[in-house]
Amino acid sequence: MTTQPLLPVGEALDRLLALAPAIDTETLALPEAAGRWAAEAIAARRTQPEADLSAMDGYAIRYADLPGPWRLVGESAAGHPFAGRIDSGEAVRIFTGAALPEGADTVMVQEETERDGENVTLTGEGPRHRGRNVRVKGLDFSDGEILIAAGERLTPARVALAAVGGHGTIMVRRRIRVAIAATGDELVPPGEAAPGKLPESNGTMLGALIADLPVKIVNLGILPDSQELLESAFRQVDADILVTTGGASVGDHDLVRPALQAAGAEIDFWRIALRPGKPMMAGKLGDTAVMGLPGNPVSAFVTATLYLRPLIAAMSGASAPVPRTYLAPLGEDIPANGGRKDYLRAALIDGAAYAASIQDSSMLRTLARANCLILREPGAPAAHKGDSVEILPIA
Ligand SMILES: Nc1nc2c(c(=O)[nH]1)N[C@H]1C(S)=C(S)[C@@H](COP(=O)(O)OP(=O)(O)OC[C@H]3O[C@@H](n4cnc5c(N)ncnc54)[C@H](O)[C@@H]3O)O[C@H]1N2
Ligand code: MOO
Repeated sequence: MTTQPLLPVGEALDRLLALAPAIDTETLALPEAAGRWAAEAIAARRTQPEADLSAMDGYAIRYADLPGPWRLVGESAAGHPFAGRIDSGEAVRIFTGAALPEGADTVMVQEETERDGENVTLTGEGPRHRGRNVRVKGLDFSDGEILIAAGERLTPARVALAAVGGHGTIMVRRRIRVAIAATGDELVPPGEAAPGKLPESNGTMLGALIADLPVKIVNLGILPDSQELLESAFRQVDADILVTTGGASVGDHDLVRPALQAAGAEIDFWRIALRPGKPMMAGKLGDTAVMGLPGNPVSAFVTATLYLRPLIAAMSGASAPVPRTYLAPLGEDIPANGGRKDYLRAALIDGAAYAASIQDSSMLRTLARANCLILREPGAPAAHKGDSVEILPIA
């Protein structure tokens, strides 16, 4: 039928990312910004800690005064510093996070001391060096330093870092509106099985697969195998990304591509040297990036993992939108690969990767049992137990 060569997997990703529409920014309070990507570099607006602080509950002293004894002259608690300075032979009761009084340079932990009224004596080993149990000013960062680069994901640790760096809001890209449509006359909604009909599962799977990304999902439900009805549904789409599944191949009822074209879409590529996922297509419908994923559930999962998630991340401002892979030893032999890049459903068990024995792209139970994909380059020779292979963890 078609003699067009299949597009290499990496080239397809580059071309897809080039189809991404520009996404506006918004400024959000930190809890709402979590999970987004920083749209600009975030610099510290303060120094942390802002002064030398105690790391322990105990007594602030001068190291040179060891082994004591000391006379207690006051207290320094977090948020309530000691106002004066200490002289030789003097100690200040101090708590974790409290400012070290002027004149002090070391903190003795209270477990190694005894106190009788104003007298403090050392009972244990005592601090082993000057500065012991003190967090010096600027230990974590100084005012003006870049804490988070543009394009870094706002993980829980990074939103906390932004907060302690003096920020209450962060500029991020707005949520990506993703429309998801299943296609196929055989499909019925989950839970509504009927003879000769197949429960629709791709829409549910894709929604779950991108739920951790900053998206607004518009579920277009099940569209029929009718070019006119598909076309009119596509014309009405109001989203940043339109994702379809099914009808992507070469059969008489594979109408997604002609319907997209009839709706005014430009198809940038169709068919990738990928298994599973060969018939994937991508293009542009007005400003909307369009991805036509194959209907086979595992093919839809793999293409969404390799292409849809990175596209959403890139549109959200990620500087590293592509998931990273790892090396693992094979748990058993695998055969030579064919002409497409293969992503084998596999289980990583005790550090070794085991490919499932049947790799049919319809098999959801096999996919559900897998926790990684083994990547195989086109034409890769047979590989043996213990050989190092590239793997991509999957949820
Ligand atoms: N002559 C050829 N036939 C096929 C080729 C080819 O190159 N030449 N490619 C095969 C490959 S590879 C794939 S992948 C499939 C993909 O085809 P489509 O994208 O057109 O998918 P459908 O035919 O619509 O469906 C395939 C399969 O998946 C089931 N399906 C579809 N949608 C859903 C859904 N939302 N939830 C659950 N299951 C779904 C559908 O019932 C079919 O069983 O084409 C090969 N054929
Ligand atoms: O590419 Mo299909 O996705 O092999 O089953």
